[in-house]
Amino acid sequence: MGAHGSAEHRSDTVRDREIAGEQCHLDTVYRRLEEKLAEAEYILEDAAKRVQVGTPGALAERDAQVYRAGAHLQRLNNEFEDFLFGRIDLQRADAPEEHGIPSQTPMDPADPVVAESLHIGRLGVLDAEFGPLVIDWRAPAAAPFYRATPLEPGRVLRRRVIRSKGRKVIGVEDDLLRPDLTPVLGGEELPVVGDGALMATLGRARGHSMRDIVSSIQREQDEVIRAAAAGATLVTGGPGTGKTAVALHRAAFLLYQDRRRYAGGILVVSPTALLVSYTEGVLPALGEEGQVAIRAVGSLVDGVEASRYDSPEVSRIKGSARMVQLLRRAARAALELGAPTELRVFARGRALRLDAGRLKAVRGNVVGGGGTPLNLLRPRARRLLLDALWSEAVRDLPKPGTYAEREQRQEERESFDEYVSDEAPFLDFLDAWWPAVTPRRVLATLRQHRHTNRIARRAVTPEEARLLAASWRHLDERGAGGLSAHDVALLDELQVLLGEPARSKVREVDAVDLLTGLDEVTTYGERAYRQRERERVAEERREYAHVIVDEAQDLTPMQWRMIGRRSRMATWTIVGDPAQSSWPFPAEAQAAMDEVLAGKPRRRHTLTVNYRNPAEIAEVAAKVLELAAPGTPSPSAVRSTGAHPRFAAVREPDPAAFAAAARAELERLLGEVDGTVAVVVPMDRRAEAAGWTAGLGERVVALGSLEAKGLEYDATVVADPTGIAGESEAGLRVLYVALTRATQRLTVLSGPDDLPDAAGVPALLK
Ligand SMILES: Nc1ncnc2c1ncn2[C@@H]1O[C@H](COP(=O)(O)OP(=O)(O)OP(=O)(O)O)[C@@H](O)[C@H]1O
Repeated sequence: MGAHGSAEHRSDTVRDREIAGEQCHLDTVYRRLEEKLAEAEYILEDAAKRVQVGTPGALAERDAQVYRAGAHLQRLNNEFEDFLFGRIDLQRADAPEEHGIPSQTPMDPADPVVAESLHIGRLGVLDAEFGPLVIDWRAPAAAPFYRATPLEPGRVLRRRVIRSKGRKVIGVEDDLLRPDLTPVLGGEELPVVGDGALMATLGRARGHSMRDIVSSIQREQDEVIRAAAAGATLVTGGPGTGKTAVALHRAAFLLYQDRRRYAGGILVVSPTALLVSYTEGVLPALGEEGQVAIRAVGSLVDGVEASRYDSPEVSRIKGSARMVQLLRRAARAALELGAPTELRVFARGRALRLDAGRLKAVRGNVVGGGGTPLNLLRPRARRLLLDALWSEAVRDLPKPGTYAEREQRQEERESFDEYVSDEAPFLDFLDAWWPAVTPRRVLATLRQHRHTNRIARRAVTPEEARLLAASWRHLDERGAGGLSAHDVALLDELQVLLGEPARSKVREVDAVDLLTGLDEVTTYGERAYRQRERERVAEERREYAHVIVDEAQDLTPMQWRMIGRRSRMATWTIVGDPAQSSWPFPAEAQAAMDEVLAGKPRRRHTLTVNYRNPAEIAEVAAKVLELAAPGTPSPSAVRSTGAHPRFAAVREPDPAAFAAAARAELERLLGEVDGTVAVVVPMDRRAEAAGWTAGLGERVVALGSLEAKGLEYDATVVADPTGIAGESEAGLRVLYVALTRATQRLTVLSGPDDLPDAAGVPALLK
């Protein structure tokens, strides 16, 4: 034991010495941070004391300084976990930097001396002489920390991950990137401590919120994070390859690179509100509080929050681009619903009347070739009604012959318009005949199956019309009531078709009339007015500079259209995995995406390593992948735990027995892992599953299959796999999602429909 013991002892002292060295550096960093904090506070106070005098230029300068100091203070005050997390020891450079990134050119093996050591952290910190104490992880100089591999080490001799708690360094983990050399630092051999930081991170218990991965971003991920912003960056990769993590780190990177452009201008679209709350903490941990809008696809329309799920049959109709046609007709029909069929006014000493046929013709003229939002056509409706009434009024009169007669007729016309358009019968008629229509009101009209079927024509089949109507039956006549994420995209589409309703019913002269007079059919003024109106509506709907789509494989054509409307000027990062798609028509979604990206240059990346699931779980998932998306390669699992998934079964069709089995599994798993446990069930068994978890505490959640998207847990029970696979056309892909949520343990619990064979494996998973 002697020799072994002393070797261990020696390595312990080396470790302690290395930790002490890093502690010393961290202390210096914190001292410097405190100085900077004091400085920022001083600048703020000083600025506040100074009176508002000085040249505009000096004031602007001061304001800018105050702003920077304030922002800086806020970031410094953020108590970061692992503020300083990395270090690279580099060989002397013999080649100039490439695009601002230190050269990756291999070095001269004859010169294994560490020429410089760089510390990497969440923010950059300079010492009093402007020397770098810590380099921001997003800076080009930090790239080799993530890019260097033993095959392509570049200048990196050693990479070190530093773990700390508060202000105390508790560990270091090194990778020697040039085992072929004996690198030297300060005249001594470069010590190498620990056995890899990545594995330690991956094995940690999960909580209910996602952690950042700054200290262990891998090379293929780093390439995505730092990819140029222009055009569209498309990233695919299997479950657990870090797509979500990478997408969020990319947002932080873009902010670092061009804050002026991206602050407040990045939108991250997530499939569910659950995934939004799971990922919300990552950007603040990276020092980017409140700079990025992370929204669920069901919350993209202001003031609306999706709270319902549609059945798969209904989802596939609502998500389809066929809905555009249906909604166009629905909007038009909503306008006409209950419209009066006769207009009577008294003017020029007699009753004037427009009958149903006449009104129909006028309506057709108002809409013209279509295209203009219906609510914006109201001024035109008013004008064309007056035209029609006027021709009634002068029907029996001879046409004016002379110039003077024409002048006279024109004057009469003007006073006719003025008089009629102030009369209550006319105003009441206009309100009823061309009412302001809201998107929700239109949806509400589609509750009536007969109505929906009537306007559907070839857009949807009668059966589809029935399903749609049934899905909206709970709405009231104004459209109030819970909506699904699919409905939200429909509301957004309707908003475009309808335009903003006129603000109020104030009965004054229309802006259009002021601009144009009443005599031309369509005037420049009117077009300009409509144009401004359209721009106003568009402005109210935010435009983003960069849009990041997570789980892009699930977006329906209608959702792509909705996101596209917010991103006309944007550059894109789109991450997804077709094999996990719950949308049944990938080609249609692809076409919708192509339309949104409209010729933007695309750069493609593939992530290949599964950091979430141990090999034992990945292996089971791969079998379902082969059924769900034959030929799709499985990402390779980066670690294994030795714990194989368990297959349990309930043989009787007895809900109570199934519940007892599920609960027993959950309790067992709670004992086996330190973190979170989830049970995933078919969507229509969610209420049942909620009962199984009652009283088991906060570590346990019950999820419907579609709710599990993007989330992860230490252990999962996938209950009723056959039920999940049979839920929809995309069921097998949804099951693949469910099977890939666990970081440690998986139990598959099947019912009598899918009993396991002698080896305990249900047929579906063989
Ligand atoms: N380089 C890394 N270092 C440490 N952990 C990582 C790394 N990359 C990914 N992970 C971890 O792996 C897990 C999976 O990552 P993430 O959720 O981003 O994957 P995903 O590709 O979005 O998965 P899915 O397609 O299933 O939604 C997370 O816990 C993440 O923190």
